[in-house]
This record gives sequence, structure tokens and C-alpha cells, in this order.
Amino acid sequence: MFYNSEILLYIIVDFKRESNILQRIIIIAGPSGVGKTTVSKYLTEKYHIPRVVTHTTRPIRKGEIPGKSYYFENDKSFKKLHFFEHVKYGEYQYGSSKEALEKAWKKNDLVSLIVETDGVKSYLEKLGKQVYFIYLTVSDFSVLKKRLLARGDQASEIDKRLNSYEFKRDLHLSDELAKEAHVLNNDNWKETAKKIDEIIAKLDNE
Ligand SMILES: Nc1nc2c(ncn2[C@@H]2O[C@H](COP(=O)(O)OP(=O)(O)O)[C@@H](O)[C@H]2O)c(=O)[nH]1
Ligand SMILES: Nc1ncnc2c1ncn2[C@@H]1O[C@H](COP(=O)(O)OP(=O)(O)O)[C@@H](O)[C@H]1O
Repeated sequence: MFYNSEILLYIIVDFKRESNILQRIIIIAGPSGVGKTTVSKYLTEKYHIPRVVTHTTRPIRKGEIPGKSYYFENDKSFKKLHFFEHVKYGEYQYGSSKEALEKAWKKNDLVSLIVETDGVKSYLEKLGKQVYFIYLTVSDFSVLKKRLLARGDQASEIDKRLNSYEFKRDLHLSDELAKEAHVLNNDNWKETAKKIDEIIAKLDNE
């Protein structure tokens, strides 16, 4: 009897894996400086939730680690990659691969990914209910520039970023994405961390 129920449990777990019910992805979006990387790091450090590493042609920033923050590419190497989705943001290319997603899912059934809002749409279309979409925002957009300066970004890069079409677009959500989003205000990190803890507890119980 005990043996049979063990087999049954194995079949259920295996079925869930096969049908991808267990594999989920927390997608984090929002404007530059809002705290996407900070949230992703918190998920990794506190909950061992790995981040799907994406590719970019933008220059590496102070404090970033190649292969961990991003895979840093040039225009030629970027063209050779096989992407799940890719976009131009400002003057640089960004893209995520199915291989990187599978690699992260091999480590853990719950992973995180940072993308801009067109990327969010692609993931929602392709992965549907496996996606938990967090949109980060702040009450006063003027803090974003201050945070980018405090992060040590170059002033010239900050100006280009803040004036880009994509940055301005991602200050707000389209109606279509708003329906799917869990909006999190990140004015205050302690409060944000508490809200993330609640989200993880909820996801663990689903
Ligand atoms: N669609 C898509 N967006 C990405 C990808 N990787 C990063 N991004 C987005 O590209 C934008 C610029 O990223 P980054 O240069 O690191 O600037 P940050 O927002 O200031 O940290 C952000 O909105 C990221 O979410 C990707 O693989 N696909
Ligand atoms: N709630 C917050 N209050 C103040 N500073 C924050 C907060 N959240 C993140 N930061 C800081 O703001 C800067 C930008 O955060 P980051 O996570 O890199 O943003 P993003 O990845 O969205 O561009 C970092 O220096 C980070 O430490």
C-alpha cells in the first residue's frame, strides 16, 4: 500500500513536470533605476531563485559581472544568437534565449527574468499562466535619475537613457499589460521586500 502511494506521488510529480505546471517565471519590468536588478538579487539571495541571464550589446557598467549580469555581446556576436525574443532599447540590442530559460529552470522551478515591456508581451504570449508579472514603479519619477547617478552610471549614458523612447514608454503600462501586472511600488526598499516575501509565500502555496 505504501509502495503504491509512493508510485502514485511520483507519477503526479512527473506529470506536473511534463506539463510544466511546476515551472514558473517571475518577470520583472519597469523603468531604469526603479529597482528591477535589486528585486532580482533579493529573490536569488533570500529564496535561491535564479535569474535568466540575457544578452546585450550595451557597454558593461561598474559592478556588473559578465555571464552573471548579462552576456555582453557586440553587433556581430549578437546576430549569431538564437533568441526567444529580442528588442532594441535605446541604442542597444537586448535578447533572451530559450536555452538560458531552460538552464535556469534546471536549477529551480521558479526563476526570474528582467525585460522591457515588449519582452513581457512575448513571454505572456508564449508561456501564459507560467508567468508572474511584476511591474515596478515609484511615486516620483525624479528619483530615477538620482538612483542611476548613485548606482555610478555615466552621466552621458543616463541622459541618453532618460531621453529614449523606450524609457518614456515604460514609465507607464499599456492597458493590455496592466491587466496582467502585479504593480509594486518601490519608493521604500523595506516595504518592497515585505511585499516580495508575501508574493513568494503565495506562489509557494499555489
Ligand atoms: N525584451 C528584453 N528586454 C531586456 C532583455 N534584457 C534586458 N532587457 C531590458 O532592457 C532594458 C535596459 O536594460 P539595462 O541597460 O540593463 O538598464 P536598466 O534598466 O537601467 O538596468 C531594461 O528595461 C531591461 O528590462 C531581454 O533579453 N529582452
Ligand atoms: N527602494 C529603493 N530606494 C532607494 N534606492 C533603491 C531602491 N531600490 C533600489 N535602489 C537603488 O537604486 C539603484 C537602481 O536600482 P536597480 O535595481 O539597479 O534598478 P534597475 O535594474 O531597475 O535599473 C541601485 O543603486 C539600487 O541600489
